[in-house]
Amino acid sequence: MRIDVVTLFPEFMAQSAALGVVGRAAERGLLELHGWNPRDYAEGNYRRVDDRPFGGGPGMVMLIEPLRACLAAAKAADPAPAPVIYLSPQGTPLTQAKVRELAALPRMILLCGRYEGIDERFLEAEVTEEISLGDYVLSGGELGAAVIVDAVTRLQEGALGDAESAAQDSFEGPQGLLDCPHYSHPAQHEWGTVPDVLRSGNHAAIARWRRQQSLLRTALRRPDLLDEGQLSKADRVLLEQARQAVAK
Ligand SMILES: NC(=O)c1ccc(NCc2ccccc2N2CCOCC2)nc1
Repeated sequence: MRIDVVTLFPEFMAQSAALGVVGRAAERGLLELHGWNPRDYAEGNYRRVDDRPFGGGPGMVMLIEPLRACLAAAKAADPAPAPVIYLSPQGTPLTQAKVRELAALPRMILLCGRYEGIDERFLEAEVTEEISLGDYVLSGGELGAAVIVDAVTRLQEGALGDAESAAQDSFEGPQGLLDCPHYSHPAQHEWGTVPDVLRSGNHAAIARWRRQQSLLRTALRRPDLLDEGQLSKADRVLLEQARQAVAK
């Protein structure tokens, strides 16, 4: 997958994509990441990329023309069509379902706003969709872009070894349940003992216990994610059993 990021801080994107799973995926050609800086496309000796807002008010607004030339260069760098995705507090909240949708694309262009945002006429002319990471304010869209790069890269075929399979992640299942608890050595510790079932070697019982923990954890922590009407009979039994055990 190719991702082009339009940002005043391309070095930030390079750094955040150089490590771990994303770094390895890039090395293995599963991800092609390019940064494009609007300042490189700004005219005049001050190379302005922002200016004061009409109507007054604090801060500055990113100008149309440098972004327009920068985006044109990014698009021209590869023949594959690409949606232009703007990270903004006014966007549609990012979900794993949206991540899966984006991960299936051959290419996308991420647009990072700074200052107070971007001239609305540029957004109307060039932006395919706006995505928000959540209801909070950041000083730029770059962290959002880095989140999307990471989340979609994990889903590229071959990006995760078997050991790190994305299938067990939270939100990954059909209903998008939270992940179960995880344990490793030592089995006995002053802070507690690893649940016996995980050391039983009974893989069916282990899978059932993990499913039950995911169901219970989702029901307790994020009931908004759990549509109990969509649960299978088996899942409903597991959840009921876990709730009774907790209620004791
Ligand atoms: N929730 C999110 O996904 C999110 C995304 C970006 C972002 N900031 C960049 C930005 C982008 C667009 C418009 C305004 C702004 N801001 C600039 C700085 O001032 C506040 C508004 N903040 C939060």
